[in-house]
Amino acid sequence: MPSAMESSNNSSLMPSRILIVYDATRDRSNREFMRTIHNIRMQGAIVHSGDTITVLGVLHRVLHPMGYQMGVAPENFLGATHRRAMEEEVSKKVDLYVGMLQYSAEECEGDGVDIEVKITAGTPIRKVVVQEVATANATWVILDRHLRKELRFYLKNIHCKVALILDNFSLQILRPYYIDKEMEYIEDKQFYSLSKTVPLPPVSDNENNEQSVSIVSYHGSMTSLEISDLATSISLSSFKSNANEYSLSSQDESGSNPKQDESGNFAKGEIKYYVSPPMMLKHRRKPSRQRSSDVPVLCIACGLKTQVDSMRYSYSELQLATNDFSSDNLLGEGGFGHVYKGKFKDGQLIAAKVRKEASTQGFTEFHSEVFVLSVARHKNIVMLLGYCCKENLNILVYEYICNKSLEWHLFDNTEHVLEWHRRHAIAIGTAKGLRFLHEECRGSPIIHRDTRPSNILLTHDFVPMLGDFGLAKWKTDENEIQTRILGTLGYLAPEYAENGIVSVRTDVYSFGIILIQLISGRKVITCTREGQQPSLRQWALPLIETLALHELVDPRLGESYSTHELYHMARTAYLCVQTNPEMRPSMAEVLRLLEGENDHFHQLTEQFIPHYSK
Ligand SMILES: Nc1ncnc2c1ncn2[C@@H]1O[C@H](COP(=O)(O)OP(=O)(O)OP(=O)(O)O)[C@@H](O)[C@H]1O
Repeated sequence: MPSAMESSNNSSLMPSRILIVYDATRDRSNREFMRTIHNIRMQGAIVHSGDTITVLGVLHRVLHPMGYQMGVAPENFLGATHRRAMEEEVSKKVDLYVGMLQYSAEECEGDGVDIEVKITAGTPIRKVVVQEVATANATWVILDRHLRKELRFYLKNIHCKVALILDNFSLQILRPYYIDKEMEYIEDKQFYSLSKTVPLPPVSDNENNEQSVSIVSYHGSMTSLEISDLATSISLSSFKSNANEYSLSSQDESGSNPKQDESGNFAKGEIKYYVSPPMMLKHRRKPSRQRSSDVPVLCIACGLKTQVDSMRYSYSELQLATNDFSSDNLLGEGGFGHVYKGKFKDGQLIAAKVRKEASTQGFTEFHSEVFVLSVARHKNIVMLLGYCCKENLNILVYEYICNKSLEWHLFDNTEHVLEWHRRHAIAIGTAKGLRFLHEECRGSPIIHRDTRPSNILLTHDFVPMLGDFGLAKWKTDENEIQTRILGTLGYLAPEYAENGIVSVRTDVYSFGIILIQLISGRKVITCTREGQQPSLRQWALPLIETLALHELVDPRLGESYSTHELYHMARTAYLCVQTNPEMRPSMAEVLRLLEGENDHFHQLTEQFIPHYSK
């Protein structure tokens, strides 16, 4: 029966420690660790964000310098050579485990969970385990299958939740609650331990990815020289900063207290333990990454997929992916930087945008932009996968979109005319992306500020993906923002072009211009020998007002368009490009207009008074 302790412990939001306990004298494999930790994560109820998993290996036998195995009973370690042999063996084991746990550490990092390795030399195992569980104040103890012969002892002497790793590395939950009873007294023993946090692969040259080497504990009081020697061989600074020192009185198996004598041998007396409390290991946290093996396909035609992954990339990772930003990989150069195609080791295709103006953009501003964009996840929005900061170089990493831009399909593709049904679907998809940014996404409204055909990328299914958020703004209050005028002529709403006033309605205006382009296949400004033609808007508005839509529509389409859809698109465009921003519909209204919802037409038609009916 669950006890009161269960609920009190479950309701706690404090990070907890999960101990996975192994007999470290046996050989272990990467696969074993990987599968076990994966199963623990999948179990759901055991490990949560902020927790630490400690992989505890209990070493009860080590190799004697003479080549034979010896038990790690204190009496075997009275001489310095013996003791060094044991320390070396423990240290080797720690490094071995750390190496084998790298993959799991990366996986767990996505859940906000750290992995730490602790090897404790001591015997008998069961007493070491019980003592370690108590010291760690663990919430769960997961026992390796080789420890099952002592299950009854563990269940009796450990008060936290207990599970067992089965032969296929799945978990058997033995006790999903705490037991609230007095433990039988088990005397403290003296063990030698060494711990290390499993480091992640380096993520950035400048950013901290501190490796925590945290604990050295020893039986017997060590001289300060010995402690620092031991710590220096690993990391003196982290030893100092992470270790809390506790003095305990302890006894050896015979009930006496060993203490080191002048010759360095152990004698009875005070024992110092250096124990790293759980909270002190919580100093290394990167933005969380999500992983899913079940990611949706982005383009059915070419099977393109995007694995949502790390938010921060190292420069070397991007160098590798883009063949050192080679010119062969250059997708193009926009106003804000060069864009390179790249491929990560796992096959994910990327577009890495190296921003020219990085040096003038503050780190905080860049970061806030990254965070704004990281919440803008929608099927019609190019996904920001991450970023990289190196000195004053800022790089944004987007998913690669496989079938060029709307600009290319509408104006540059001389072989194929973009068909009407595709144009209509692109209008709807883009409107959905903008509606999401303006109204639906977390932290909305986000104002794109540079919506135009070259920033609408397409998949092979002609699904439009709104990209290039270089100018996007997160509108934090209800007021319009006044800002530098950036963006592209021909798409800028008058209030923005003239006074720098940005609101969601400036995006609506740009979208209206795109609608006119989709209908007409014309560029925003056309220069002829005779000079500059009237702007697209100036040309189109009278045609829409007079309902001379056959003159508006792209002649390359011939008769292959839907009059009904053309009418809706033209009407919507007309409303979107109104000079007065108040008169423009919201993106939600735009969608209803495009999809021909009648109610909205009745309300908005009043504003749409064709010239001939005046
Ligand atoms: N995520 C992406 N996937 C595939 N190609 C991309 C991606 N992002 C940009 N590109 C391509 O890289 C090139 C440069 O893009 P970028 O957005 O920098 O330039 P632009 O839109 O032409 O100009 P500006 O930066 O002034 O808006 C374009 O050809 C664009 O289609």
